[in-house]
Parts: sequence; structure tokens; C-alpha cells
Amino acid sequence: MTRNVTVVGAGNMGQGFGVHFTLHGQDVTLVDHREENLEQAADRMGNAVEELREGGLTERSPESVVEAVSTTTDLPAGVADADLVLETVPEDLSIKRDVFSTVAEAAPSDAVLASNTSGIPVTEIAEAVPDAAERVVGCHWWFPPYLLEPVEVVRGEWTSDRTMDRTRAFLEDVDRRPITVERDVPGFVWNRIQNAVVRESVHLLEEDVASVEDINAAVRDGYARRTAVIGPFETMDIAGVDQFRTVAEHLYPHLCNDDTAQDTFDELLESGRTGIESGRGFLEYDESDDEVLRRRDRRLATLGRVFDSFE
Ligand SMILES: NC(=O)C1=CN([C@@H]2O[C@H](COP(=O)(O)OP(=O)(O)OC[C@H]3O[C@@H](n4cnc5c(N)ncnc54)[C@H](O)[C@@H]3O)[C@@H](O)[C@H]2O)C=CC1
Ligand SMILES: O=C(O)[C@@H](O)C(=O)[C@H](O)[C@@H](O)CO
Repeated sequence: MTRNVTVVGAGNMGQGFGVHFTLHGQDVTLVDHREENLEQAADRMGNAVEELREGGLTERSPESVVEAVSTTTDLPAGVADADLVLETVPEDLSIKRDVFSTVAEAAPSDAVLASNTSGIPVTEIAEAVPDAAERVVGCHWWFPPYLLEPVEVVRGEWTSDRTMDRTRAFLEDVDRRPITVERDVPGFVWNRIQNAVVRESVHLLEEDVASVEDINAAVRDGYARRTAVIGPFETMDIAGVDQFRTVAEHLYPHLCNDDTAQDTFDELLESGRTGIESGRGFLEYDESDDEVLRRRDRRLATLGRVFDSFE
């Protein structure tokens, strides 16, 4: 089913949504408040489609996808005909509330108003638009959205059953696996799990337990690879619930329980180690940020084909 989908925010995620929704038959409008970001988004969308083509995941040309996406810096105009609006501006409650206020006024009165927030409670966003709150829903994707299937559908305090159903139906129409999050807790499901791993990884680094390369490899090539195949609960069932209970009893008292981001984050940022855009973050990169993203996408595309081959 084709819908008019407006994506608000043309950054890392918005670019990916432009690609994914277009490849899945939606009429996409991409909005950003900076024209230059829309121009960069066109380049990044072209790169992503090229990688998907090389991975055999689409026959569409980069040009045909980029041309199909309408772009504008005019938010009210950009949402005027939307069936679904997906907000993906920075993770800042005040910015999101401002966007939702404008969108609720300008979008059709029955449009789904979704946020790709990483973990701000949906209810707190919906408070900005009390008359539209029943149509506000969390719709939280993984990065990159065109290569990772689960998408969290998060019920805020006022989100209606109809909005939850419409959002899940939309996701299934664009070949995504809805993860229903019935309680609007900060971080929802996987960002709580991901950030538990992040917190412990940075802790181990700060405590000089292992190098950043070895911690990265231990998670990527060990824990994440096995978890990718069977998930955490099947892992415990295979090893034996008693085995995991025993180890949990021993280890829980020793796990990191910091309640603020560790100093390492600020130390990296203050030294200009901001991530792939600066060529270095926790790790150092000898390729451009676009090449790092293309390498990630190539590997994810290959992995996706392997997983699709499983019975
Ligand atoms: N980057 C990631 O790995 C993921 C991010 N998210 C969430 O998605 C949201 C966006 O994240 P990114 O794409 O990484 O951010 P980003 O910073 O790459 O992109 C945000 C875009 O929004 C634009 N923007 C800011 N204010 C605006 C406004 N008032 N109207 C229109 N456009 C505006 C900016 O110009 C920028 O292009 C955040 O809430 C983030 O937590 C969710 C999943 C993964
Ligand atoms: O990592 C992802 O793709 C998502 O789970 C996110 O929402 C987060 O923003 C992540 O980038 C940082 O926690």
C-alpha cells in the first residue's frame, strides 16, 4: 500500500528512510531546516542505493531513487499531504516538541505522527500536542534503517490502539518487523540493552581490563555474532538456565552501574575524536566516513543474505 510519508530530519537516519521508503513503494518527502543537509542527503542516499545494488538487494539506480524523493525546507508544506510523518531530528525533547507542534497543525488530521527517538518517552513528546496525542507513536529504527529489520513501535500514554495498528501495518508494508513496546520506558527495549553493553564496554576500557580493539572484537566476533543467531534467551536455554543463574549471581555485583556517561566520552570529544567524521573516535580510521558506512552496509547486506538463507 502506497502512503505519503514525510520524514522530518535529513541526517543519518533521515537519509536512510528516504532510501528505504522509496525502495518500498512509498511517496517520500524529506524535510530539513538546512538546504545543505538536503543536498548532502541526496549524495548519501545515492551511495546507499549503490551499495544495495552491489549487494543484489535492489535493481533501482541511485539516480532513480534520489529523484523520487521530494525535498523541502518548508515543514508545514512538507507534511500537508502526509499519511504518516516520521520525525527524526536531534535527540532533544524541546526540538522534537517544536517539530511536533508544527506538524500537528499542518499535517492531515488523521496522519500518524511518529518519532524515531532513541529513547525519550513518547508521552513526553506527545505532551506538546494534546489534541493529537492519540496519533503520536514511537517508531524507533536501527541505523541503517534499510538493512536492519526490527523497528520498535512504542505506545505513549495517549497512543490509540488504531495508531499502534496503523504503524505496525505500515512497517509490515515496508518489510520491517514491528517490536511492540507496551510500556513507554526510557530507551524502550534495545537501546537499554545496547547501552548496557556500551556502559560495560567503556567501563572495561577505563579500568584497563582490555584494549579497545579487543573489547570491540570480543563483542563483535563473539557475543554479537552468537546473539545474532539465537538471541539472549535461547542462549541461556542452550547453556542451561542454572548455568546463567550461577554466573549472574557471581557477576551482577561487579558489573558497572554508572548513572552518568563516563568521562571517556568527554575526553574523546574534547580531543576532537568525534567518530568517523573526524577519522577517529574510540578507534582510528584510514578511510573516509562514506567508505566506513559503505563497508558497514556491504557487510550487513552480506549478513542479511546469509540469514535469509536460514530455514
Ligand atoms: N544515528 C543513529 O544511530 C540513530 C539515531 N536515532 C534517533 O534519530 C534522531 C535523528 O538522529 P540522526 O539522524 O543521527 O541525527 P542527525 O543529527 O544526523 O540528523 C538530524 C537532522 O535533523 C535536522 N533538523 C534539526 N532540527 C530540525 C528542524 N527543526 N526541522 C527540520 N530538520 C531539523 C538537522 O539539520 C539534521 O540534518 C535522533 O532522535 C536519534 O536519537 C535513532 C536510531 C539510530
Ligand atoms: O544504535 C542504533 O541504531 C539505535 O538503537 C539508536 O537509537 C541509538 O541512537 C544509538 O545510535 C545510540 O544509542
